[in-house]
Amino acid sequence: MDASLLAESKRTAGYRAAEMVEDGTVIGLGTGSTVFFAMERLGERIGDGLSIAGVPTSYQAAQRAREYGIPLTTLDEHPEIALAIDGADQVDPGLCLIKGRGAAHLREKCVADAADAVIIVIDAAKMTGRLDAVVPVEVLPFACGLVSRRLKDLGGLPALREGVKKDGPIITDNGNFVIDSDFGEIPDPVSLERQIAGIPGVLGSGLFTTFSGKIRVVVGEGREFRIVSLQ
Ligand SMILES: O=C(CO)[C@H](O)[C@H](O)COP(=O)(O)O
Repeated sequence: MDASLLAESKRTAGYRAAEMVEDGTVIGLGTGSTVFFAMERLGERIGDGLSIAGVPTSYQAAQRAREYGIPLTTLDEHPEIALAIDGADQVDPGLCLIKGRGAAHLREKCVADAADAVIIVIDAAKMTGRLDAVVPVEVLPFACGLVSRRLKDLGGLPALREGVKKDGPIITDNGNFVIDSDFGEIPDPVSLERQIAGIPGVLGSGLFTTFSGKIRVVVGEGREFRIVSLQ
């Protein structure tokens, strides 16, 4: 997909998701370029009188939300929220996801759990028959070596994510490291998510397999979109 078609596809998905937000609700605000299009449209709708508050999943999401005039709140204030809008890196036919290229997946998983419904916004290239992207794993820095060894035991090829704008490992908004672990094709994402979660020092992986029943995926392709859900 060329860059302008990709951007248009992301905008289509993001804008469509923003239209699905109801007045008077608290929503989760995911992180990533596709969700930021949803925020852009939400900002316009707020200008037209929509009243919402957003729980941001990262400093970057909070920053964007402020730029678009979206009032912010916290998960502590709203441990139950109506809807979360988020992006993903890959989506399989059972609506299991790999997330976390933006290293925000730990907070994103908390917000998805708190939400009654989750809208995932992606471009069409992210739909896949089987998940095979690297799995980001947020880890306690103290346990980085241990977690890497355990990920290898599970068949992964772990690599500490290094900073693009800084030397050394990237530090998440929570003060932790991220290990990207390549498992190739993942035959059983549900089991792999559970096994990774069981490693001491792991705070959260980018595998999202428990939310399928409440997920709707808005898939943008140019100016067209389709909505995929299990119902
Ligand atoms: O999981 C994420 C951040 O942790 C993002 O939602 C995911 O990486 C997709 O980002 P983009 O919409 O920019 O492709």
